[in-house]
Amino acid sequence: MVGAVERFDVLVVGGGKAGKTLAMDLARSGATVAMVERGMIGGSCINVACIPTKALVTSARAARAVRGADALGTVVHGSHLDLDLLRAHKEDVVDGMVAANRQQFLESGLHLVIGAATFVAPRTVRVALPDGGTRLISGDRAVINTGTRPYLPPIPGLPEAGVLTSDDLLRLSRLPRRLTVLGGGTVGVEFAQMFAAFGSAVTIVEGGPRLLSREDPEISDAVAQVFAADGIDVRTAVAVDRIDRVPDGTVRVVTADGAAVDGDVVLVAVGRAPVTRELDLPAAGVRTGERGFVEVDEYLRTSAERTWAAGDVAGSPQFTHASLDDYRVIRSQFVGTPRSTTGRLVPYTVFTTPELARVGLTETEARAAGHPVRVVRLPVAAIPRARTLRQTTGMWKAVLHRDTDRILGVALLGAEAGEVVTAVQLAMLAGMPGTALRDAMITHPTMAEGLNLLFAQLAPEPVR
Ligand SMILES: Cc1cc2nc3c(=O)[nH]c(=O)nc-3n(C[C@H](O)[C@H](O)[C@H](O)COP(=O)(O)OP(=O)(O)OC[C@H]3O[C@@H](n4cnc5c(N)ncnc54)[C@H](O)[C@@H]3O)c2cc1C
Ligand SMILES: NC(=O)c1ccc[n+]([C@@H]2O[C@H](COP(=O)([O-])OP(=O)(O)OC[C@H]3O[C@@H](n4cnc5c(N)ncnc54)[C@H](O)[C@@H]3O)[C@@H](O)[C@H]2O)c1
Repeated sequence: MVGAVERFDVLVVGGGKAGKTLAMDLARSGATVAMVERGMIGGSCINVACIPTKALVTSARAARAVRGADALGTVVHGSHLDLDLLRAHKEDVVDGMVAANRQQFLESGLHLVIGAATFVAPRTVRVALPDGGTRLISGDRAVINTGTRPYLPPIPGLPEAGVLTSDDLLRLSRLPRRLTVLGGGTVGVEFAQMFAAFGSAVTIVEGGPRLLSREDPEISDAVAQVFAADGIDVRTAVAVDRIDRVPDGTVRVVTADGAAVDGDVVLVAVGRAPVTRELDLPAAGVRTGERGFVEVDEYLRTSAERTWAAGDVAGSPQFTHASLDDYRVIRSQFVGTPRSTTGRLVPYTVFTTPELARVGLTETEARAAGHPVRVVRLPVAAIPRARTLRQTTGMWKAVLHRDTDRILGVALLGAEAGEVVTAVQLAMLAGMPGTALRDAMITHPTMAEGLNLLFAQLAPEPVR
């Protein structure tokens, strides 16, 4: 039976990064806030995405470190992978963060409703509760933050072949001897490399011409070289015709040229689809685009009055920090000093080993935008800290405005690149030219010190 409508100042549908942060923030400042969450306390990042994968990347790096330990003077005998311990490590990290989120929800005073929401009217949802009951919840304002799910492409045979998604593979019930990864994007490369480090024989089947297609070709090539050195079979520009499960349990990916890639497990990592279909958004007056993402303007306003969308579902860049920034954009409208998503600098790090960290424009994008471009590059082996770490693989690349030395973007492939990139991002936000990083005194020996070397290639002041 459905009770009366419960009314709140704010209704948040889906507790992803933007939604939960906004809900807690507004609740702390005295608003009545209901957040409806289907079941993942803390959203996908901490449950099935960033956090568990990065916990496993740490394990993969530990495995690599053990293999390379003799070069550092420690000879290790008899190491092996223990899947139970590996899973326990990942679950401990995830459980700790879920518990911390639950506690923060409680302390903030937000009203958490566990159940699946469907719109029945503008800013009003019916919630299907786990016990079979139903609640009707309405907000004076509503925010949709329901995220995405793995996209399954319409490849013949795929539904019957028992392929896995990142959610499935993270459960780690067994280590596949042969893993085929469909898609050489961010999810694909991170999983491929970690499973290769755990001992699986990994093949990547990528439809496009190269791995990590949003990068400059030389960066994709550098990543491909790392993968080749790790023994990963990377096949690019491959069209998949069908996927079959053959009688011995092998999952066979058959490509258009008739070749077969056999695996015990196929991970499908070809992008993500928005969680919108089951929300009945037309009932809320919220329009979606062709691919199902919620249509929003630069203030993340939907087509419905006093209704916003945030994070992946709103078509924002698919990163947790972008979703967090969406929270800031929406909050700014509630406090009367609106900011928009226009012109945001969206950095990201691909957690391969070594990491690939990016901010700003690629060289390809900068040229396409008509900027007069200057490019400087640095082999990571030139950075003293890389030598002491014995992690000399990689290259750094910076794209600058030729006339002003304004930094347009960087791609850093190398150890600790995800940490170093923030220094460049802050310089870009502050409007500092590349020469400022050339001339800044940076701690020696750190990876960040490489910024001195990278930008040293810009013209020095002439000696008079
Ligand atoms: C394997 C993987 C690794 C990743 N690693 C990184 C990384 O290292 N760094 C990074 O920045 N990004 C990473 N990402 C991307 C990042 O996870 C997403 O961009 C981010 O989690 C999106 O958050 P969100 O706020 O859009 O919503 P989500 O965190 O996806 O939350 C949406 C929530 O809505 C709930 N929900 C859905 N439908 C309903 C409904 N009808 N009723 C109630 N609740 C509902 C869901 O249960 C979920 O909790 C990764 C993604 C994947 C798949
Ligand atoms: N470290 C991080 O920040 C991180 C990690 C994982 C995921 N993410 C986010 O999650 C998003 C989704 O990741 P993803 O890897 O699923 O998507 P993606 O868009 O990054 O990559 C998908 C890849 O699959 C390929 N592809 C598409 N159809 C194919 C087909 N039929 N056969 C073979 N290849 C095909 C595409 O060419 C592309 O290279 C990313 O874009 C990223 O924003 C971020």
